[in-house]
Amino acid sequence: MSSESTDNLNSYEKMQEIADFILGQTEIRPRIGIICGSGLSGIGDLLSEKRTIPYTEIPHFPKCKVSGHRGELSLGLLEGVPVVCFQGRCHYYEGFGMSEVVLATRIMKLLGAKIMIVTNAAGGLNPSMKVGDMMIIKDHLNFLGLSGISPLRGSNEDRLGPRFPSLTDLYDGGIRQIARAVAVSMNIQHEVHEGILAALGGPSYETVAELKFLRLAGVDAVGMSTVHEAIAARHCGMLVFGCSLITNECIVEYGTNREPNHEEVIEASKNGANKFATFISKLVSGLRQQDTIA
Ligand SMILES: O=P(O)(O)O[C@@H]1C[C@H](O)[C@@H](CO)O1
Ligand code: HPA
Repeated sequence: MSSESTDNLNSYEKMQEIADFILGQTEIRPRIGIICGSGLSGIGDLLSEKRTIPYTEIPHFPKCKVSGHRGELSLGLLEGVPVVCFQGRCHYYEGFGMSEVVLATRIMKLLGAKIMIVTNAAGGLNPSMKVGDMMIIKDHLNFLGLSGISPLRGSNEDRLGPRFPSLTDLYDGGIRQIARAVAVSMNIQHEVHEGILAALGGPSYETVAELKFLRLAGVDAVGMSTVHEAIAARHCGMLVFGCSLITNECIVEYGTNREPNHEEVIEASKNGANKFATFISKLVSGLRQQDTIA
């Protein structure tokens, strides 16, 4: 299996080689890095002065294969701000090692990004959330991390960040405030929630008992990605904004004859993609106006 983990991308020199290759393809010097979740690659279509590079052309870059992920990155201007947009991510459940899962995050740092915007498709567990709503991530519960599966496991690369980083206020409060204001300006504040994302290993969806447990623990939405990238971004000193598109309602009762599936996730993200992309681009505009990316 070509996507099987080699987990050998912890080498700073290899990451620098990748970053140098990308910088050699464009004049754009990104201040913000964006990771697009399932079905959300359309954010990259909003870029002007765009240069797109398929992951297959980038040395050492892992090739993700999940449907809904394009497998390319685009550099360009979003609302006049230089950004790099990763249209496709590698998931741990695909067999990638953590150094591959967070490679895009570390590369955006080496490209010069100060802020990471990380997005995903997620199941809505809080009953107030409907399919098509968004959730600004306030904090996370990382079930892999709690058991020691971390992108920071292994010898620490001091050129990236410290051995023992704090994750307090991981999802930047100032950026969340700007995002809430954007929701009001778009008159979608009733569809934009703020809450706790639980990260599970996947690729199976959750059992009813697991979901009941997670709800008792204060979880609002569930996903299979994002938190590892957020940890790696904090480790290397970037500010983090996370946002989920709610693509399915979690099934919390037995015998309903309903069950989650990836086709439903992709369909819902297709339907919500335009609004989601507009929300993210207005957020980038807000960050520029507040000089957060200076
Ligand atoms: O890449 P994300 O986290 O958006 O993708 C979600 C999680 C699984 O890959 C898939 C489940 O339907 O969508
Ligand atoms: N559970 C976990 N991950 C997901 C879901 C879900 O219901 N929907 C999209 N990603």
